[in-house]
Amino acid sequence: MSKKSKKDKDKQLRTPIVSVLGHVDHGKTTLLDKIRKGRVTAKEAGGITQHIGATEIPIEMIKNICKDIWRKEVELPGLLFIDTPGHKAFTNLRRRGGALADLAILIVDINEGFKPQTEEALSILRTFRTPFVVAANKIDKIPAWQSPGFVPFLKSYSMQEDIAKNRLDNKIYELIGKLYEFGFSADRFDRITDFTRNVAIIPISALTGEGVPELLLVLVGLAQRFLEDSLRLHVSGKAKGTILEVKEEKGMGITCDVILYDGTLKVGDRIAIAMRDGVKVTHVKGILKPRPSQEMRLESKFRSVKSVVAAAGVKLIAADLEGVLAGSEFEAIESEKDIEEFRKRLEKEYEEIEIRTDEEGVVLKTDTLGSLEALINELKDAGIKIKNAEVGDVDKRDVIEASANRDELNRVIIAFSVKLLPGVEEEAEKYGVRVFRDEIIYSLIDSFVKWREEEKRLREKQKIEELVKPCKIKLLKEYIFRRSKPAVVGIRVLAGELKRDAKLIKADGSPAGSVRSMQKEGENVPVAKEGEELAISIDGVTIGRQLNGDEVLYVDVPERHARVLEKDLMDTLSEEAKKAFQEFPEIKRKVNPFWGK
Ligand SMILES: Nc1nc2c(ncn2[C@@H]2O[C@H](COP(=O)(O)OP(=O)(O)OP(=O)(O)O)[C@@H](O)[C@H]2O)c(=O)[nH]1
Repeated sequence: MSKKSKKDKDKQLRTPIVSVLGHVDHGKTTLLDKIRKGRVTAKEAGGITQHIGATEIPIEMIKNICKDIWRKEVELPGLLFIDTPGHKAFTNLRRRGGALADLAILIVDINEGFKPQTEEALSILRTFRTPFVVAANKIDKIPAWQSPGFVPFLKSYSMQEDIAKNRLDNKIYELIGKLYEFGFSADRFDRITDFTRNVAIIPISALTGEGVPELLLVLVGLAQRFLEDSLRLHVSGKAKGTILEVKEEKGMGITCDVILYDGTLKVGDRIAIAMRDGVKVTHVKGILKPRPSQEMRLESKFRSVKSVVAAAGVKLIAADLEGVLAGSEFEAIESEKDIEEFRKRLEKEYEEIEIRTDEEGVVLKTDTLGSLEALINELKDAGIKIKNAEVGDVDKRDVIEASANRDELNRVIIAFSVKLLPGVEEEAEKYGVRVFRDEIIYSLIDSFVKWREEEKRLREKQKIEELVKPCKIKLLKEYIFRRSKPAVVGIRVLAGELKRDAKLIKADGSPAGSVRSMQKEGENVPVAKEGEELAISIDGVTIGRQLNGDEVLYVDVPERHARVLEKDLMDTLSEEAKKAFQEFPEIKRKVNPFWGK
């Protein structure tokens, strides 16, 4: 054993931070409640510790929940569950190089399977490289399943009829398949030997508690075995944390709810907080913890402490907290050099994220660095180019930036959990910039992608409509109503469609005027279809001079249009129109030998 790791071994392990992700209604809150309540009363098991924004389940309580299956001792003090479930919390709670959470539970309703937010959660977990387990929830709802109560999954499983077992197995296979599509190799937890290579799926019921013992046991095992080194280093030393929320508290002014993930923080410490445009330095005037619930009758909800050790959720009182954003990082500092290092590190991190942008693309604004990184990843995955990506509310500069795109489909601002500053809407309207705003990543991207597809479709349609397409007509000499100014004559459309204003040419390539109007049965019509007979008026010709009474004429298709037609749109033409189109170059070349070459 090396010297360093021997020294590390003597240090205490800090509490791992666990976050719960999953689709709406798949059971995140119910699971957290179930874990909090435990299997027996809190008193017996040595109760849970309430933190600000988090709940600590001590190892004794976990052992108690897992007592039927607990095998060996662990050093962990417990698990700290982030109380705010969901992606927003996860992406906001971020620290250098990844997510704040050391571990995550991805909860999936086993009966419903993967949903959009499940997929989104998976991409986020992949972005932040967070080890996770899958809790396949609501097994009690599987038809024919008999719930024996708060027991280990394997015990409950062994008591089931074959039909219920088979149903569960099939559902698990479906999950394994889905996870595989996302690049994860997964299996039911009891069939896994190498937890570093395989994602464990633990069937549970957050309602009855079945499987919750194994879920906790696998989490504890993962933390102890695979995170040990990183957890060991963080109990003592420089305090580092993430701001959960900035809140006005009665009698205290502006305070910050924070999660301390590293080191020890003391009252009187100087701290540097990351701001959008630099670093703010202040000092800690007070550290508050919530009072245990039985003490709620006391005047204050909080109790003041002198210091706190990671990992923990606390409320900080400090001077000058205006402008501090949720999701920002902070760090205890001792010297000017520390401040400089903190600043440099933030700048570098920001640059690393921003640098991957394109010359032409949408403008992205988000509320935190974490959500910025997650959205950049999601947009890139969806093949959407990004011109500029920043943390902060949408301002007029963003509108100008978006409007400078050459492609209208990129004149777009994608705004995640941020405000539009005054005047932005008017400015966007003026410059033809669209703003997409949402609080859920997948629906934000979805609405943009749908809009873009629809716009593309409309443009394509318009482009096709604007093209001059091949058409061949024959004058009917028995229906010459007028010889000139304009000539009015009956025709038959031999191929394609004739439109008003179409320029005509003769079979020798010479010009034959243009269609001024078309009439059928006394009514003006804009289009005449193949096979139809009708009367048209033609400007610029005299029948009997430039035109014979039974002449065949073609619509003059411009060279550029002919190219587009030939390349992309031949399948939209009728057989007759195709034939007419094939005759056309020969006719044009009688006048211009290089036509279409
Ligand atoms: N039968 C059964 N119902 C469950 C289970 N877990 C959750 N539910 C129910 O599913 C519904 C949604 O559960 P929640 O815990 O609120 O889900 P959530 O994921 O926190 O939902 P959001 O907070 O809205 O994202 C509630 O009615 C729960 O009672 C379970 O294991 N079995």
